[in-house]
Order: sequence, then C-alpha cells, then structure tokens
Amino acid sequence: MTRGLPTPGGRVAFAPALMPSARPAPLVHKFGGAALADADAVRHAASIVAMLRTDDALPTAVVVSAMHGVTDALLDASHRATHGDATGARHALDALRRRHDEAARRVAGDGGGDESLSAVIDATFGELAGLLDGLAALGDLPPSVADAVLARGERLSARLAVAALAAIGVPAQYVDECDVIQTDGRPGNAFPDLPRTAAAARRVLAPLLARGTVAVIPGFVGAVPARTAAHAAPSDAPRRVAPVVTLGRGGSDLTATTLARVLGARDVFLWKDVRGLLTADPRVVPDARVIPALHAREASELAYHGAKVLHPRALVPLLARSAQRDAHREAGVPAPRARVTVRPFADPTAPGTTIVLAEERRAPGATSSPPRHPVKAVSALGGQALVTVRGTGMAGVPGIAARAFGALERAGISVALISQASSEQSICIGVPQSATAAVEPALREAFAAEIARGEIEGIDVEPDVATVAVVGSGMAGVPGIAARFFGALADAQVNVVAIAQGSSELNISAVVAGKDAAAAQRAAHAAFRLDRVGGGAARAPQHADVVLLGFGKVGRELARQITQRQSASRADGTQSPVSLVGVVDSRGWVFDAAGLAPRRLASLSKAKAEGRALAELPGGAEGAPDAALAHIAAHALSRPILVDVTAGDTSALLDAAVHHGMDLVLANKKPLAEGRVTVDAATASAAGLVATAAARGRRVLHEATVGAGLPVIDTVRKLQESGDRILHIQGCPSGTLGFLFAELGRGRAFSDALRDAMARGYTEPDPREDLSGQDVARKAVILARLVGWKGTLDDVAVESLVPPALAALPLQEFLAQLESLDAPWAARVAAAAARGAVLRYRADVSPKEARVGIVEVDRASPFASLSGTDNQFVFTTRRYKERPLVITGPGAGPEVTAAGVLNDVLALAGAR
Ligand SMILES: NC(=O)C1=CN([C@@H]2O[C@H](COP(=O)(O)OP(=O)(O)OC[C@H]3O[C@@H](n4cnc5c(N)ncnc54)[C@H](OP(=O)(O)O)[C@@H]3O)[C@@H](O)[C@H]2O)C=CC1
Ligand SMILES: N[C@@H](CC=O)C(=O)O
Repeated sequence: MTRGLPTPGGRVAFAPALMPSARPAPLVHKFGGAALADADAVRHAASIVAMLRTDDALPTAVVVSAMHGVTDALLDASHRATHGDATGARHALDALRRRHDEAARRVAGDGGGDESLSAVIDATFGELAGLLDGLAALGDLPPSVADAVLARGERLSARLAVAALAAIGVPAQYVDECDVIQTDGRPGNAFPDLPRTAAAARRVLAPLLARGTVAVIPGFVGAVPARTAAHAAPSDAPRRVAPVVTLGRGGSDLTATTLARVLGARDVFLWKDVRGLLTADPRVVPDARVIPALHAREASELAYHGAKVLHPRALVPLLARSAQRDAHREAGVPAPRARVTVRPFADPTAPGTTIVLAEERRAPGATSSPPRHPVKAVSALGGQALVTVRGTGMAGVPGIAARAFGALERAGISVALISQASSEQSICIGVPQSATAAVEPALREAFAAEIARGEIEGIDVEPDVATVAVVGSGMAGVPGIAARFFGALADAQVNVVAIAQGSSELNISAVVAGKDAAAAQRAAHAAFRLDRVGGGAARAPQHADVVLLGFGKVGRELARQITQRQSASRADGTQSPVSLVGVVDSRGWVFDAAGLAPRRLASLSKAKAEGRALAELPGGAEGAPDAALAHIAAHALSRPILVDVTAGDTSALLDAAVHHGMDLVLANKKPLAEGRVTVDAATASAAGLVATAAARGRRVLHEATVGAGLPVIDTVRKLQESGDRILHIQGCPSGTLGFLFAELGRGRAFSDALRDAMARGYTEPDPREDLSGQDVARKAVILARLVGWKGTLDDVAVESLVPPALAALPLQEFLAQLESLDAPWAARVAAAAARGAVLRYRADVSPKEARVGIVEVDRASPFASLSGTDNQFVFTTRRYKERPLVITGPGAGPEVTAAGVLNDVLALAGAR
C-alpha cells in the first residue's frame, strides 16, 4: 500500500540553532484520532513513518492524537463522575482500559506483550481512576482538571506509537509534551509560546533527533507556565492534577505545526481520514475535489469556516507576523518555512493537499490574466442565527458596534460574521444558534437606553441560517467574483439574507436560510468550476470506491465482474473506474480502503459460497451492517458507492449511507417499493430514499430492480427525457415465474421446475417472494412510480401461487411440501392449453394503475413465446402507440443481474 510513497521534499540544512548544518531538514508527522482507530491503524501509522524516513539520519518527530473516540470517552467519564455516576464512570474507564490493553498487545506484534507499555497503561489508568474519584468528591469539573484527564489519551497513544515503531525496527522514544510544548496556560484553549518551546526543543528534542531516534510526542497538550502552574489547580481540586493544558479540540495539528516551526522543519504531514482539503464538503457537493495546493491563509479561512479538517489555529505558528520576526529571531525561533501536507491516512500514496507559505496574490493593479481558480473552495457554517440591531437613531453615533460586541463578549458569545449597512442603520451579527436565547437579552440590556428613546427600533433574531462562503486568495483585485457568486445563488433560487466581505478579499460570505445551504454550496461550486480544480481533473484518484452490502449470489457475481473489469483496464493501460473496497453480509464485513485484491475476493467468494460468514474469514470483522457502514464511512474513500444486493428492508442503512456521502446502486427492490411510502400524501411530492438522496446531491440508480440486466428503467428515462409520454407498460417481469410457467407448459412438475430455478439463482432467497406475486408487485410499483403513478404496494392486488396453508411455514418445511403443488398446477396448465392458451404472470402499469396477476395468453401472443427466464416489457407511448416498443431478454440470474448493477456502478463512477 505504501509503494511509491512520495518523499518529503526538503533536504536543506537543519536550523543552525538546533542541529549541525549537514543534517537534512526535519520532518514532522501528525496522526489524528480517526487515523488511530485500533492496533492495525497504529501499525499502519508506524509503517508510514518508516517509509518516509528515507534515511536513518532524517530527523523525525511524530505527534499523535488520542485513539479514535478516546477524548470523548474520557470527557464522558469525567462528567459521569462529576454527576455522581461512579459506576458509569468506572465502566467507561474499564472499556478504555480494555481497548488500550488490546491495542498494546497487538502493536507489540509476535514478540508478545511489552511489559513497560503494560506498566504505563496500568499507571495511567490508576491516575485516571484517582482523578475521577477526586471529581466525584468535588462534584465539579474545573477546566484545568478536565485538561489533566484528557491529556492521558494522547499520552497513551504516543506510547502505543513508540511500541509500533520499535516493533518494525525504527528507534523511537516517547517525549513528554510538557518537556517541549510550553504554552500561555489557558485551560482548554492554550496557545504555544514559541520562544520557550524553541528553547525546550533545543534542550530535549535536538539530541534525540541528532541520534536518529524518532521522537514521539503526545499532541493537543502543553505545559502550564511555572507562574500559572502554581495556581492551576484549585485548592479543593483532586490530588495528582498535573499542571497541563490542552490546545482546544483538534489541537494536535497545532502541536505539529509548532514543532515544525521551532525545529525549522521543511515538511509537516497531517495524516487524516480525508483525502485532503476539498473544494467543498463532499457530503453536500458530489463534485468536490481535492485542492492540490493552497496558501496558508486560504487554508486558515477554510479551517475557521466550517471545514473541520484543520484545527483553526494550526497554521498560526507558520504565519510569521513581521512584528514578531525580530523577537523570534532573538529568541532562537527559526523563520517559518515548513509546508504542510494534508494526506489521507488510508491511502498514503495520494498527494493530498499541500499548504504553502509563499503568497500567490496578484499585485494591486496587476494587468496579467486573473488566476484560473480565483476561488478555491466553498464552505458553509450551519447552525447559525443572524441577529440584527436596527434603528435610524444609530447613524453617526460612535461606539454602537463596540457596545454590541462588548455585550456579546460578556455573554460569552462568539461572533462568526459581522455586516453593517453604510447607512449605519443596522448591524447584522452571525452567532451560533445555541446562543440565540442569550443574545437578545444581552443586547437589550446593553441598549436599554437607546431602545427606550426609540433610537434603536428593534433587535431581530433570525434562527436557522447558514453562512456560505467562497474562499480564495486569487479573488483579490479580480472584478466580477461577487457577481458570479450572487448570480449563482440567484439562479438556484437562494435568497441572500446578509453579506460580508473582508478587505483582504480572501472570503465572501453570504448568509442564507439553513435549508438553502446545500443548494447554495452546489450552485457556487458549479459557478466557479471547482470540479476542475487540479487542472481539470481531481488530483485524488478518479476511481469510485465500491462497497457491497450483501455478498450472496448476486453480490459475489458482481465482485467477479468488477474484478474482470479491473483486469480489462489493466490490460489496456488505463485506470479502472472502480475499486471494490468492502463487502458486508448480515454478520460482519471485510474492508480494505486500498481495494480488495482479486485473489482475496475470489477466496472470500469461495468461502462465502460454502456457507461461511465474512466475520470468520481472514481480515473479517464481526458486527451488524450499520456498524460495518460506520466503520467503512470513517475512511477516506474516493467517491464511494454503496451497492445494495441484499434482500431485506435496508432503508435505514441506505439513509445512513447517503448521509455518509455515498451514492447508491440497488438490486434490492424492498427499500424502493416498501419500507416507506415514497409519495408525500400532503404534497404529492416524492419523499423517501431517492428524494433524500437528491436533496444531498447523491444519486440512486436501480436498473436491476425491474428487469435485472435489461435496460427497462433506462428506456423509461430516455423516452421521458426525449419528451415522450408513457401511456402504459405491460410486461412479464418475473424470471422465476416465466421459467416456471414455460417449464410447466413443457410438462415438467412444479416442484422440479421450482427447485431448478432456485439452484440457478433465479428466485429470491425465499422463492415464495416470487410465487406469491410480491416480487412482481414490487417491480410494478417501482416501474409505475417512474411513469407518474402515486400509489403504494398496498394498492396492488396480487395473486399468489402459494396456498395460504404453506405461506407461513419455515422455508425448509415449505420446500418439503412442494410436491403437493405438482398436480393442481399440472391441471391448471392443461386447462389453459385446452383453451389454446398458456399461463403467464403479468404486470400492467400506467400513470393511473399498477396491477399484477396470472393471465392466460393466447398461444400466438408474443408473451406465449417467452422461454427460460425471459422477461418482456411492451411500452405503449405517445410516439410508440400503433407499434409499441418491446424489450425482451433474460430477466433473472446472478450473471445478468450483476451486469445490470455493474452498468449502474460504472454510470455513477463516470458521471462525476
Ligand atoms: N437473483 C436475481 O436474478 C435477481 C436478484 N435481485 C435482487 O438481488 C438481491 C440479492 O439477491 P441474492 O444475491 O440472490 O440474495 P442472497 O440471499 O444470495 O444474498 C443476500 C446477501 O445479503 C446479505 N444480507 C442480508 N441482509 C443484510 C443486511 N441487512 N446487511 C448486509 N447484508 C445483508 C446476506 O448475508 P448472509 O450471507 O449473512 O445471509 C447475503 O450475503 C435481492 O434483493 C434480489 O431481489 C434483483 C434482480 C434479479
Ligand atoms: N426473483 C426475481 C429475480 C429478479 O428480480 C425474478 O425471478 O424475476
């Protein structure tokens, strides 16, 4: 997976104050919690460090976050302890302990457990238990104590990282963060003090790095200045509170950039669970692309503005302010020169996003052509409220804005956006929605006198708004950017409530109703052609990552066909458009973000066909499908597609997949035909899966749900897109029932023919789904809705071939009684033959009806000539009225069904 890994560029002299000048520039890695999910992930992180340490002398520092979810779990345990839930707190701690023990056992590898690691884990959980006891006694969670608790998460994962590096022969040493990162001491939101950190790094890190030892440092945490430390813990705080502070959530990024600055590093790699910084949130804008390179100020804007990939203050240590330069130089802090690369942990060969320090802004009045992408990204900050203070008496009065912001500061409300009309008769302030209740009273109190005098006429709060911003340093001095942005919003019917643009011209923000935020982002993304960022093609892999929900007959055949498609691409020297990364069954999953190799897939298919569960197979994980989906979605996937080849009601899973940003392909009819009513009774507008997906910019294709591999839905769409109107579709859409009736007509026994259909994979997992007419009814509902019918499955009368007495039996008992159906069906077929007819199971759909049932058709009719699993669909349309359009062909069986599914997958893979 790590073959061909790009190497760090800088081979320049290390900062003279720290290392002899012959040494290469140091490298800093930071692994986030999402990247450190378990022992495998920690080992993978270690292998990345080893791979990029192209020579043993390359000075390398590694910063780690706590393992995935550990910070939240520690916080939860602290709250429980504080609120008197000692048992809950202990259980939470026990679970964390087990997780770390297990990870420690596994990272140590074949050599068995590492005793010193076990001792550290023991001691840490002992300290944590003591801290929680203290919190329980205190009944309060002072920020300084919260910091002390949370710090343990990073420390533990740093110890694991050291063990993982040691296990692969990389010399590594744990370095306590307090020995290096010196801060201003603000609990919960501290900022590193660069001069003191540089001095500490010279003392503690330089000798280590000079020896070729990788220094592993817990992120997110730093030391309290000696002066503050004396006051850090309240006198009644629990014992053993270490004087540490945290740098704010996601603060490990800040630890990494701080170290990069003080070490004079050339490269900082932030290994994340995303492909890089994207042009938009891919869950909202399917066309989002990885931005190959952007300036640190642009990246900072994005970080502040809702793109949660970077800690908002992460780039501050690298952005030298001229006022600080001399002081820093005197204090031995090297000039900033590191470039930051955000790379996907799951795919270390991907280039990710490089954040550079060199300005690429145009000089004012420049006449050269404007940059190709003056705007690099669109971002949105939801969950906001817009507060407007308005009044004609505000004009020309100094201090109104200052008092408004002072009031908000006193109420602890952070302001996200400010806009003031030049008439000075209103000030709009964007605040978090959660602050809505506090904001109005705070402002009313501040302006009580002006309100009483009528100078301020109103304080209005508009809840549920979002700030959508376009960001890019290239827009400075380029006319027409705002026009393009607001024109796009207007075209998308999005009303703009307020506007803000700083004079830096790095960001134009528009406040819109929360419900319009997604449409606004898509419109702006399209207007600035951000799908072409990276030179017309995404720098991220162009392929789509496919996950199969269901690994039965159709799923396994689909896996085979995908593998075949990949070999064809390899043979003609092109990149395969799809990669199969995960397979899920009812009890577990197998997943590899880098793609499941053909040989591995073949062996999984073989074992699965022999009745084994995926969870039991090599690399398999046990868990319910929703856990599988959550696990898979937490990885940095490329344009993920979930393929539903199960036979159950998977509506909730598919909803979750859409929320995780996945497109969907279905062979499973149930989520479309039942599960939920797909037409909103009140508005008669489409609701349900397809509409939910569309609202999030996701696509749902499901050709196989009607004619397996036949182009039935495709034909419906093409007729409709070309302006034709479908009046009526008559069809025999069941492969199983077609096969059965054709075989009965040739004198074969019912039981024998049905068993044959099952063996050939034509039937549903329970063949009574076919025999009952339900499967045909679902197809009819799906098809009828496409032509405008508004009914539900309950409106379709079905005629069943299964006698009521056999309908509810367990499957095996039903199959054991199949022979009882032979004689009645032989008689019914013979009676029809006597009338010159044959039996067929037919569906009739139109905008007004959906009907299915057994019919006798004349032996001379085209339906009578169907054989095998042949389906037939006869379209009567405005254009094809005298001579209807007919589609005929095999309509069941894993091979044709998988082919229909693969076509949909390829259409989605090629469509974005
Ligand atoms: N066969 C055909 O000709 C056609 C089939 N279809 C549709 O294709 C679908 C698959 O059919 P087929 O392959 O024959 O069915 P199978 O019974 O062979 O396979 C179903 C698979 O889905 C898994 N599964 C069931 N529920 C879930 C769940 N909630 N989450 C994850 N996996 C789950 C099963 O797991 P486990 O192995 O653990 O039981 C199994 O691997 C059906 O919906 C069918 O209607 C559509 C057109 C034609
Ligand atoms: N069981 C179904 C398979 C395709 O949907 C059929 O027989 O048609």
